[in-house]
Amino acid sequence: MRTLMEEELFPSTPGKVKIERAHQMNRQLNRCFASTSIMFLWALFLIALTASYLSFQSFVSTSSRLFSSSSSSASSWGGLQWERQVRASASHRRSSGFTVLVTGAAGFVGSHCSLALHKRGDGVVGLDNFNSYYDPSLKKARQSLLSSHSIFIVNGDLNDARLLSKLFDVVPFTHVLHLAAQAGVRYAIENPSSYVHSNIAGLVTLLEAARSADPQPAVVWASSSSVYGLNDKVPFSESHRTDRPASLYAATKKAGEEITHTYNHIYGLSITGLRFFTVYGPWGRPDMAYFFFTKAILAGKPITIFRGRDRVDLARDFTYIDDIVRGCLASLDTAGKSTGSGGKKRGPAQYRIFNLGNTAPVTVPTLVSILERHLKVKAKKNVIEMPANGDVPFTHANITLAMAELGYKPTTNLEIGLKKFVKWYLSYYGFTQTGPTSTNL
Ligand SMILES: O=C(O)[C@H]1O[C@H](OP(=O)(O)OP(=O)(O)OC[C@H]2O[C@@H](n3ccc(=O)[nH]c3=O)[C@H](O)[C@@H]2O)[C@H](O)[C@@H](O)[C@@H]1O
Repeated sequence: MRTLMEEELFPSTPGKVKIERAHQMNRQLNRCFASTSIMFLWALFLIALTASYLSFQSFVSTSSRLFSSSSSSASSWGGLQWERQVRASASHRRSSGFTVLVTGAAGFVGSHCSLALHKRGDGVVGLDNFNSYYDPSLKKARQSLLSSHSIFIVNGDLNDARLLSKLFDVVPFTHVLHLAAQAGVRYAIENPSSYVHSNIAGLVTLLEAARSADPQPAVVWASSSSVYGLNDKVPFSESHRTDRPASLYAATKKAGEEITHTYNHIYGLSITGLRFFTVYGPWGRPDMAYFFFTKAILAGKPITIFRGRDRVDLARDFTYIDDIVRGCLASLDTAGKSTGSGGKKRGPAQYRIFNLGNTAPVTVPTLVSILERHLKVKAKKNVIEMPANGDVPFTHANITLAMAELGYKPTTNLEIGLKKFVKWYLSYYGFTQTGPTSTNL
C-alpha cells in the first residue's frame, strides 16, 4: 500500500498536473535541503572554530610547560587571562612611573623591592620559579602578600626564553630588577650545577631577552660581596681585586659581572650590578645563619659557630633589608637608558657596580649574643674551625661610591635589625615551628 506522500510524488498513472505538482514539491524540498545544508555547514564551521581556539589555548599552555626548564615547580603561563593579569600588574599609578620586571619576586629581597616599587606607584611584574632550595611555603606566603597588593608573580624559570620573550612582547618594561639567583655560599659544594643553571645560563637568557626587547630596559641586578673572595684589603672597595673567588657561588656572581659587561658593550644595555653584603631581616632566607640559628635556639638545639684560623672570629658586614631596598630603588632611579634598538647598540650605555653594605662588620659570636638577648633564650654553642667550603673570614664594605651616586646611607644597625627580624619570626612561626601564624610585613 502506498502512502499519500508516495501517491503525490509517484502517481501510478503519469499526468501533467500530477507531474507539475511533483516538480513543485521537489523544488520546495530542494530549497529546504539547501537551507538546512547551509545551516549545517555553518554549525560545522563554528564547531571547528571553537575547537581550534580551544586546542590553540591548550597548545600555548602545554608548550610553555614543555619549553620551560627543569625548575622543581611546574611553571604555567600563557592565555588571554594570563596576559590580562600581566598587563594589569605592569600598569603604574604615578606619572612617568616605571614598569619593572622583578625576577626572584617571591624571594627575600625581591618581595621587599616589589612591594616598595608598587607602594610608590610603579608597575611591577614578578617572575619566580618557586624552587625548593628552601621551604617554598615561605615563597608562597610572600606571593600571597604581594598578590594582596595586586602584584602578579609569573610562575616560570629564567631559562625559559619563550616565556621571557612573551613577557617583553606583552609589556614594554622600562627596567629589569634581576634578583633571581641560586644563593648560598656553602650549598655550591652540594649542588654546583644549580649555580650554573640560574646564575650563568639564566642570566644570559634574561640578557638575550632584554637586548632584543623594544624598548630595551635598563638592568639592575644582584651581584654579591662574595666576589671579593680572598681579597684582604679592607674595607672592600669596588676598585679592589675580584679575581680570586673562594666559592663557586662567588665565581658565578663574578662571571655575571663580566657577562653583563659584554651585553653592555655589544648591545648598549644599561647595567647596574649591586654587591649585596649578607642581607638579613623579616621575611628572610631560612638558609642563612641568623635565620636557622634563631630556629635552633628556640628549639633548644645546638648551633655550630665557625671560627677562623688562630681562633679569630668570623665577621660579616650584615646589612638590613630596608637599607638594601632603598639602594635598589635608588639604582633604578639613577639608571641611564639602554641605548640599543633592534638588537643593535646605538651609543655607549651606562655600566656601574656598587657595594651595598652596612660598613660596620659584626662577628658571628656577637650576632649570636644579640639573638639570645632578643629571644630571651641561651644558645647551645659548638665552636669549630671554619671548614674549607667556600666561606671567607670577613666582609666589610666601603660604600663611598654608592653614597655619592645613589645617595645610599644605611640606617639600621644589627641590634635593631635583628630585633625587627625576631619580632617577625615569632609572629610568623610562633614558638611551635609548626607554621605561619601571620603574614603582615
Ligand atoms: O653577602 C654575600 O655575598 C652573601 O651573604 C650570605 O652569605 P654569608 O655571608 O656566608 O651568610 P651566612 O650563610 O648567613 O653566614 C654568616 C656567617 O655565619 C657563619 N656560619 C654559617 C653557618 C653556620 O652553621 N655557622 C656559622 O658560623 C658563616 O661562616 C658566616 O661567617 C648569603 O647567603 C649569600 O647568598 C650572599 O651572597
